[in-house]
Amino acid sequence: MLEVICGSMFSGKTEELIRRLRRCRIAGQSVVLLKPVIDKRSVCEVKSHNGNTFEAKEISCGEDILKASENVQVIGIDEAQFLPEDAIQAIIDLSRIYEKRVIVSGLDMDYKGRPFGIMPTLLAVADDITKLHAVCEDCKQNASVSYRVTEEQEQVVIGAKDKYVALCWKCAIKRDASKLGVYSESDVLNSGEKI
Ligand SMILES: Nc1ncnc2c1ncn2[C@@H]1O[C@H](COP(=O)(O)OP(=O)(O)O)[C@@H](O)[C@H]1O
Ligand SMILES: Cc1cn([C@H]2C[C@H](O)[C@@H](COP(=O)(O)O)O2)c(=O)[nH]c1=O
Ligand SMILES: [Zn+2]
Repeated sequence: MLEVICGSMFSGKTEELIRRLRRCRIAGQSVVLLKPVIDKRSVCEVKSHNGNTFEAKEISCGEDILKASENVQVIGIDEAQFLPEDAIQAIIDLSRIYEKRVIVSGLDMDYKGRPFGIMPTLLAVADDITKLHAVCEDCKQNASVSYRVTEEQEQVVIGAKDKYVALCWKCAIKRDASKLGVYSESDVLNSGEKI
């Protein structure tokens, strides 16, 4: 069984992942939580934005995932958008061949609103999908965008409130449509008329 939890930053993905893993523990199942080595914000644990923690092992490829999942019934994976392509097959094998429960959490979109890393593929092959929303910092409606407040252009920039705010599409476009990837260049140039 492959479950995917997706959404913007601050939407509660990590909290939801930890909640599901804790329930498994209560049910007496063996559990492991894995996270990509790229995210150095917390070592040997996953930490949600509201301070919830769960012990975790660091992984960097599909082989690491398979190794860390031996003799475990339930595998949680956080920040899956940072994993390499070979993680896809490992995750599919764990859920379909080894018949384990795999719960993956990650950003569906990057700061420009583009599908992020292996997440679109995992969403396509998942048995169950949960899409969560944060609260838009500007209008307080549901937020889908992890809007980057710095000028950095790389797709991967580790950070939290220092670099990102959760916004709905309308408020993100209002702040600066040129930061988003959903418009063609000419649309961006004329975005003042659109808003
Ligand atoms: N704009 C926001 N919308 C919702 N929750 C927020 C927001 N900003 C901060 N938070 C906090 O973030 C928590 C969710 O954190 P977390 O599970 O780590 O999210 P994610 O993994 O999706 O980034 C919320 O319970 C809340 O305390
Ligand atoms: C949008 C976006 C985010 N990131 C980074 C920023 C954080 O380190 C993680 C997301 O963590 P969360 O638990 O989902 O809050 O991803 C990035 O590198 N690039 C982006 O475009
Ligand atoms: Zn808004």
